Amino acid sequence: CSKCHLSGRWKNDLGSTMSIGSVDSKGGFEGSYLTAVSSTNNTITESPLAGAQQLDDEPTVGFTVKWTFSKSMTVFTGQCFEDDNGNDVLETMWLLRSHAGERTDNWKATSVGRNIFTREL
Ligand SMILES: O=C(CCCC[C@@H]1SC[C@@H]2NC(=O)N[C@@H]21)Nc1ccc([N+](=O)[O-])cc1
Repeated sequence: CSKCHLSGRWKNDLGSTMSIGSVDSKGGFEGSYLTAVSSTNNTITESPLAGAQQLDDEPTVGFTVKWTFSKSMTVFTGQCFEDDNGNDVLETMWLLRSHAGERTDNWKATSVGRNIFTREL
């Protein structure tokens, strides 16, 4: 099978988990994301994700999570690599957009970070 096909369950360095469904003929996929952390006091609930991967070995990938418990949104992008032990590692960076009450608060509404995912189960 191709190196680093994204379908399956993943866990990142924060302890968040995600499940990616089948990848269609154009590289599209859907799934769900359960974040281990949030900057809201709301109860964390599972959130839908949608994205796409290149259909090559060690593909580039992008996906968006629309949070169900907050008005915010995160886009992840990165690449899946096979490490020296033959395990898949998904290197990503993300932009987290929080909801700004007014445009004057727009400047502080986007944060950036890095997450590394490995396969779970
Ligand atoms: O809390 C949230 C929604 C959850 C974000 C989880 C982030 S996504 C990047 C990173 N990787 C993960 O696995 N988990 C974290 N949104 C939110 C709520 C409030 C505010 N705020 O500014 O008040 C900002 C963002």
